[in-house]
Amino acid sequence: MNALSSGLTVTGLRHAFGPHDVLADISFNLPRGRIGCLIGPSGCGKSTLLAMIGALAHPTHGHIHHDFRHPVFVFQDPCLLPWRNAADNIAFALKGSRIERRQHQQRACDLLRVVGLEPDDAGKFPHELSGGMRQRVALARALAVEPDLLLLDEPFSALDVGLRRQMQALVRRLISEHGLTALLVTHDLAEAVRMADRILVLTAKPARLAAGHDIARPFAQRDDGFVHAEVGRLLANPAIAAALAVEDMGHGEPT
Ligand SMILES: Nc1ncnc2c1ncn2[C@@H]1O[C@H](COP(=O)(O)OP(=O)(O)OP(=O)(O)O)[C@@H](O)[C@H]1O
Repeated sequence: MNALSSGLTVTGLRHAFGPHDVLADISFNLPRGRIGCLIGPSGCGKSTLLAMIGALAHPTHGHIHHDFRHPVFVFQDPCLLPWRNAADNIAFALKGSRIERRQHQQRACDLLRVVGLEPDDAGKFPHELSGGMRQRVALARALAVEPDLLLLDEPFSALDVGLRRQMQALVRRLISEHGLTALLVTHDLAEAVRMADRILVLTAKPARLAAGHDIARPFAQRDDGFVHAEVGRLLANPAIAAALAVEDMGHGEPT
């Protein structure tokens, strides 16, 4: 196995939409089994970069190398089919999988339990579920395809602080239990500190990597005090403060 085959490596990535440069020169790596967080100002190109890593779009220049077989996206909008109940939304994702058709409902119900939903929720339609429950169904649907790379584009940003904390803990647990690698886009430095092994801070468009920062502390030990202190330490770095325009970030309730 060579050095490039043990996770995700992005090298010299540049991209322009027509005459508009979006990504200037992005290089980083994320080892297998780790959680990376991409953070940067609105419109700097985070979603574009994530789409390229998931092969939904192709860069103008540079390379993306990884050895993941099943990347899967989870977006801020859970994108559930409104005419299918929760279990059927997941069963739909199982079509074409190695799981036999007659086992799809059972597998869907198992996955709903994995993400913390009750057996009764399986028959509910998206409009009968709360925002947090819909996002849990979207996560269960993502797990249905047995991914090895989770590409998470602000999946918690529409949720209130309490729900967001629950979902962060759930996603971290799933990543650990299923041996996944994840790249999470967020606007929230506290969320990045809570979730990431490696934080990648992007500048405003055209985005460059302003800083990369590894957090070694185990997730279970990242309490509010640690998160506050680590956010403060990061913002004391002028390159990070400038990239994130700190006057908008605040030091409020960590999420
Ligand atoms: N398909 C496209 N065609 C043209 N321009 C695009 C396209 N997709 C994105 N852009 C532009 O590229 C830039 C980066 O967009 P992108 O959505 O990647 O940013 P972002 O950092 O994820 O933003 P946000 O944090 O607000 O979600 C923006 O100026 C956007 O308007």
